[in-house]
This record gives sequence, C-alpha cells and structure tokens, in this order.
Amino acid sequence: MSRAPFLLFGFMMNVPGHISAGLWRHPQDQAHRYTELRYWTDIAQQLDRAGFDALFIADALGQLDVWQNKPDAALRLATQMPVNDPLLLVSAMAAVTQHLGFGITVSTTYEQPYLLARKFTTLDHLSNGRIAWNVVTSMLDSAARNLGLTQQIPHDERYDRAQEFLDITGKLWEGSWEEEAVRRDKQNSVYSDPAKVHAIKHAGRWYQVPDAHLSEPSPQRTPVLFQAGTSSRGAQFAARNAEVIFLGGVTPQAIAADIQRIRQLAAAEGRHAASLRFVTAITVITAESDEAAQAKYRDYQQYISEEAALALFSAWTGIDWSQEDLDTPLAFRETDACRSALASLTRIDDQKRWTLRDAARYIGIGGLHPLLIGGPESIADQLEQFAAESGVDGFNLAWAISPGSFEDFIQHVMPVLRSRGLIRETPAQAVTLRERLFGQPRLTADHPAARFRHR
Ligand SMILES: Cc1cc2nc3c(=O)[nH]c(=O)nc-3n(C[C@H](O)[C@H](O)[C@H](O)COP(=O)(O)O)c2cc1C
Repeated sequence: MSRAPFLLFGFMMNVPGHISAGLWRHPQDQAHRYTELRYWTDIAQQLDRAGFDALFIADALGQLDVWQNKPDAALRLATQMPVNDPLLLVSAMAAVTQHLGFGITVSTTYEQPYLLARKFTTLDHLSNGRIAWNVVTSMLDSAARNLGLTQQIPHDERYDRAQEFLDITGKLWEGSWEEEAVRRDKQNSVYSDPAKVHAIKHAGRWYQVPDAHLSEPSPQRTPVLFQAGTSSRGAQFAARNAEVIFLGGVTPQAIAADIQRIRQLAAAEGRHAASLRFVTAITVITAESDEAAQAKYRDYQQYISEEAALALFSAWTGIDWSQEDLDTPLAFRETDACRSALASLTRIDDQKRWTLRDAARYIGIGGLHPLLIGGPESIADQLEQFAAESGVDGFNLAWAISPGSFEDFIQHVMPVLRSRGLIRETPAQAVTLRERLFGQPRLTADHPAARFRHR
C-alpha cells in the first residue's frame, strides 16, 4: 500500500550540544559554530535544496542544573548549554531559502501573548508565510527562578495559562484585523481602515489584552501550530490547539497509543482527523552500506558521555538521578517537569523494566527518541516500517553530529525515499508552510481560533 510522503523536518537547537550527549567532541562535529550566522544559513540552504519541509528549533530557558543540583556537568559537557535564542536565527535563514518552513519553540510560560503574536507575525511576513510555532510550557525550575518566579508554576496550571495565551494570540491573529483592513490607499490617505481593525477586549484570569494586534495580517495569519508535551493535560491541550504534534517515545507501539489517545480527544473537541499531523524525532546513522553505517555508529559511540546523558535525563524528568544507583529500575513519578519524558521509558514495554543505566545508554545518541542505523535501503525500510507501526506522518531528524548527520541523510537516504514517493515534490512556486503541510493557507474552520474570525 502506498502512503503519503513523509513530513520531514530537521531538528536542531541553538546550541553546541543538543540531544546526543557528548558528541560535540567528535572531530567532524561543527556544532560549536552555532554562534556563526553562516552555520545556520548553510544548513537551511542544504535542507531547503534537499526538500525538507521545515527546520524545527527546540529551546530551553534555563540552565540544566537538576543533575547534582548544579549546572557544572551541563556546562562542562555542552549539555544544551550554552543556549542562544532560536527566533533571532530565522529571518536570515528565510532570506536565503525559498521553500523551507521554520518551526520555532517558544514557551507560553514566560512570554506575553501581545508581544509574541507580533514577533511571529513579523517573521511570517518576512518569510512569506513559512513560520510555525512549537507551543511548549517549559520544564525547568532554573527558568522559573530567573524569570520572576521562585519555582515553576505547577504542571497542569502551565497548560491552563497556555490555553488562555492561545485564546489571545488566536484573537489577535484571526480576529483583530479583517481581510480588507489594509487599504494602502495613497490617493485617499488611508493605510488601514480603522473600522476594520478591532480591539480584542481580552480580560481573562492571567492576561489583560484590550487592544488590537499591532501588526497587519501576515500570509498565514496564525503560524502553523506545533506542540510538544503528551502528559494527560498536554495531550488535551494538543488535541484542542495543535496542527502538528511532536511526540517523544522510543517504540512505535507507545507512539501509536499516544496518537490514538490524542486523536480521540481531538474528535471530542470537534476537530477533523485531517487537521492533525504527528511527527516524532529520530536520529539516523547512515552511510553507503549497512557495514559502513555500523562502523560509523561504533565510531560515534566512543564520544558518548554518560554524565551528559544523565544531565539531560535529569532536566527532562525533573529528578536528580545522581542520587540513585545506576541499576535502579525506573518507575513513573509525577513531577512538574516533562512527564512524558519519564513515561516514555517506564510505560514503554511490559516485558522489560528499564534501569537508569539503560536510560543513560539509550539517550547517548538521539535522546529519548529512536535511533536508526543502516545503509540507504535499510533506513528507508526502517522509516516506512516505523511510520506504518506508529501512525506518524513524518519525522523530525536529529543530528548525532552536525551538519554531518543531515549531509549523510541527504546524500544516502533521500534519493531512496524520493524514488519511493516518500518525499514531497517541491512546488514550482513557493507556498506557505500550512499550504505545504495541509494544502490550505489558513487554520481550518474546525480549529478553536477560527471562531474569532469576523464574518
Ligand atoms: C518531544 C518533546 C519535545 C519537547 N521540546 C521542548 C522544548 O524544546 N522546549 C521546552 O521548553 N519544552 C519542550 N518540551 C516539553 C514541553 O515544555 C511541555 O510543555 C512540558 O514540559 C510538559 O510536558 P508534558 O506534557 O509531557 O508533561 C518537549 C516535550 C516533548 C514530549
């Protein structure tokens, strides 16, 4: 049975070390060049030319200091530290690309909706509608401490605030400026028609935003809404608001269960199945043959840092694992960090109880996501099988080394995927990201923000 082309995103973060722990030490890794604009524009052009749909950029707003209750390991081992801002990379990358979308992670917990709506509208203008927002609520106490709080807002309350945040951005993007509000009429001296620009009059539990959106509407109005976080409350939030859901999880079966859960919740919210897409991250180690890929894997393994892996795992789960024996079997605990991170290992498989040592080994390359190793045909087969078993619509491709992992994938795997019809054809004319992913320029009518539109 033939399937639709995969959604294909490059998965990065504005850091020298992302989810492969310690691999920045590999001699071929270039991620330490993350402070150079050229590093980003080169990668964006490579992905654009190769036919990727988007570059997805993760973010964190605090140091990773849960492990041993201090940031030392994260600093020493470049464990998502230092970390620069993702949003500021994008206009330069948009200027040198034509089709590539940009999915940018921004947390609702520490921004103001009125200002963030303007930032996204600005980027959507400058990129001709190629912007997505990965909506997250954050997970680090260190972020909370440095952003005006003493500790994190409780997990579910963060999502309640996020919902109000999205109601406001929805009003600003969809409801504030009517389609004909911008006239640019020099003769009659009217740039915008004040009768068609509406104050949103939002007065809620956490935010007051009485006035109109500061920006005129951009090609997509609302950026494509991505979301990551699949705890019970997270899944509910995703089902209501997200267009593309980014799932963690290490087995196709666990991911399939999450997709089923979110699809049911979305149907209960009145959303159509076609309005939601699901992607998961993967890391691919590939080369011209299976043997060469295995040799590359063995080479990379020498650079894994178990300590960096545990520092990542501590930050994601909100638990200082330095206090526990490496052979401790992992059990689920409810924390205020990312609940789905721990659940992805404790609810993975009834046959096997994962230990901390297993987790550290697993995370080493590619974090809490699947790692695929093999030559071109083998990787294409594995991706097809993973998609068939899990139900994902596509993949967020992470790097073991940067940009080498992207280059290897483009050189070896993309031609096979393309020959199997699994890579979307690049349109003759540039289209918006939402048109590329969903075949339409605007949020569909079943999305809750569509109710804010003026009729
Ligand atoms: C696959 C995945 C990727 C995530 N990426 C980020 C990220 O880049 N930045 C961030 O602050 N939070 C990220 N989160 C977590 C979200 O912030 C989430 O809102 C919060 O931690 C709660 O997650 P939960 O609903 O799974 O408990 C991610 C979560 C998942 C599952």
